[in-house]
Amino acid sequence: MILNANSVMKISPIVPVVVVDNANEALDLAKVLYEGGISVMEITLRTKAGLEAIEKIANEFPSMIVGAGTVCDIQDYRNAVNSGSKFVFSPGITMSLIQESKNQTIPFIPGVSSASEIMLAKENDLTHCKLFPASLVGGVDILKAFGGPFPGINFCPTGGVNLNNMNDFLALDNVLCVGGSWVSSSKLVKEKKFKEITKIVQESLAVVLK
Ligand SMILES: O=C(O)C(=O)C[C@H](O)[C@H](O)COP(=O)(O)O
Repeated sequence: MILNANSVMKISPIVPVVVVDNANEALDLAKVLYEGGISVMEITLRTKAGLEAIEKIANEFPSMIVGAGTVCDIQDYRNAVNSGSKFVFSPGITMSLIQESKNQTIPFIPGVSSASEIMLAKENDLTHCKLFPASLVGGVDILKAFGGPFPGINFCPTGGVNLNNMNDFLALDNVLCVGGSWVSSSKLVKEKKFKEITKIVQESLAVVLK
């Protein structure tokens, strides 16, 4: 099944952003997140294990909708597709990524942090964006301001989002979900503290808006 950006961003109000060093650990984490109630995850391509982790989860645990993050160029995009990613998140937006997304079937969710970048996304029919790095570029206030000129644009704020501020973002009409590493920190994954991760997931889902 091919999802569009809107359906990806509506799977869960919280999209865990995961940096992994080991594909098997990533598979274990996918199961823990899923059992805790989150069935979407973004695995960043910042580490060598990222693509292998995506492939493993896509093949061995397809209930988890897994996508790639830190997709910065066309090669990353193609590698993500070939590994079985169901979506692509980028910290930014470039013409070459936009062009590539037109040749690919999985949705591209670009990162934006300014009005001009949103306008570039809009010109190319991209109505779903990551706001990155959300807390540094203006957080809730900038999203409220973007709501005026860009009522049709939906955001996934990421970068500096955590349990304490996620609902400030999720309360906004133009926010469908938030992304963040707080639910699955690489430290906890590396130490295999999966019970602790389950606890954080459950605590977060218990209070989350949306
Ligand atoms: O690599 C990407 O594609 C990114 O967009 C960056 C990550 O989403 C943020 O680094 C997560 O931010 P924290 O939750 O503050 O750790």
